[in-house]
Formats: sequence, C-alpha cells, structure tokens
Amino acid sequence: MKRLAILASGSGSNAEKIMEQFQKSTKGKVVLIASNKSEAFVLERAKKFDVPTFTFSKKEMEAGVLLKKLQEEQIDWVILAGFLLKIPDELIRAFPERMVNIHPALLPNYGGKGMYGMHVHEAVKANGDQQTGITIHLVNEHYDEGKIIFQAATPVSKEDSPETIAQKVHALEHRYFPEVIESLL
Ligand SMILES: Nc1nc2c(c(=O)[nH]1)N[C@@H](CN(C=O)c1ccc(C(=O)N[C@@H](CCC(=O)O)C(=O)O)cc1)CN2
Ligand SMILES: NCC(=O)N[C@@H]1O[C@H](COP(=O)([O-])[O-])[C@@H](O)[C@H]1O
Repeated sequence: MKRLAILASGSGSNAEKIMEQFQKSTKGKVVLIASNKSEAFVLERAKKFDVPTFTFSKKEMEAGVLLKKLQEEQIDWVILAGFLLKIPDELIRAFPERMVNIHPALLPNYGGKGMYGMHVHEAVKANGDQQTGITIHLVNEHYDEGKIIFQAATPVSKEDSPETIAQKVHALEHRYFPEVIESLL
C-alpha cells in the first residue's frame, strides 16, 4: 500500500476528492495533509477523513523541515493539489518521478511564476481562448515544466467569466486527478 502525502495551500477541494478516492483503494492511502497556511480550509477537510495534518512555513520548507516529516512518515508519493510555493530542489530529488502536480490550464500555455488559481482563468478569458483544461505533470525544478502525464480540455464560450471557467476546470480536476494518481501507483 503506497503512502501518499498531499500538499495544499488553500481550500482543498482536490485534496478532498483524492481522500475520497483512496478511502476505497487497495493501492494507496492518504496518510498526511501538509500546508504552508495554518488557516487553509484543506486542514478542516483532512479532519473529516481522520487524516493527520502538518503545517510549515516557507522558511521551514526551505530548511528541510518538510522533507524530514515526509521521510519520517515514509511517504512514497507527494501530491501537489493547489500548493502555491516553489518546491525546493532537495525535496524534488528525494522523490524522483514521485511528485505530481495539477495545473488548471493546458500547459505549456499559462504556466510559470504568477500563473496560479484565478490568475490563470483570467488570462484565458482575456485572451479569448475557445478552450482550456487541466494538466497533471511530474514536478521538476521549474514551475510547470515537468513531464506531462495527463491533459483534459473543456470548451470556453464568449459568455464564460473567469469564475465559470474555474468551475469547468475544477469539474475536470475532480473527475480525473484522483484516478490518474491511482493509475500511477
Ligand atoms: N519546483 C516546483 N514547484 C512547484 C511546481 C512545479 O512545477 N515545480 N508547481 C507549483 C504549482 N503551480 C502550478 O501548477 C504554481 C504555484 C504557484 C506559482 C506562483 O507563482 N507562486 C507565487 C507565490 C504565491 C504565494 O506565495 O501565494 C510565486 O512563486 O511568486 C506558480 C505555479 C507548486 N510548486
Ligand atoms: N498553479 C497551481 C494552481 O493554480 N493550482 C490550482 O489551485 C486550485 C486549488 O483548488 P483546491 O484547493 O480547491 O483543490 C486548483 O484549481 C489547482 O489546479
């Protein structure tokens, strides 16, 4: 049974769907939810599933505190689900090909520093794109440049707002991210 840790900085709707998926899985178990924000709602969601939580600061992450915790918990896979800090190289090296991220756009479009959350959907709307989607990828030393594992698209109409685009993207994330993770284990 593989041991999964989820890193998230905010609401955690993806983390919740992943915890639901692995409640009934024989391949993996979510054993830790970790956040750089002590007020993140994802920590409340973890309590519903009796998953232990861990909070840390950017400085602590960069000093190796998060890596030490992941090693202590014998984590096999690290899942980034709305995590908004750059993962340090040392942490990436500790989980070669075992760290996965979800990005709310069709990379390589709309990736890189500053491209997260509503910023992405606002850019898609501003550019008048006729589609958007999700990308699930391995994590490397650069934002959003790791090997792409999965992508799914959804149409965008002129009537869509950044908010309705976000809803469409979230629906894709919730539909596919849990299953793609399980397929990797
Ligand atoms: N080494 C890596 N770390 C992270 C990656 C990655 O691919 N390699 N993915 C991100 C997730 N992400 C997009 O999918 C992403 C998250 C945040 C940012 C960003 O610009 N962050 C801001 C800080 C925001 C904040 O502190 O609230 C910044 O760096 O200035 C870009 C992309 C997770 N980590
Ligand atoms: N570039 C990273 C990024 O923008 N990630 C995005 O943050 C949201 C988190 O939602 P959630 O907290 O409800 O799962 C998700 O849409 C995810 O793709």
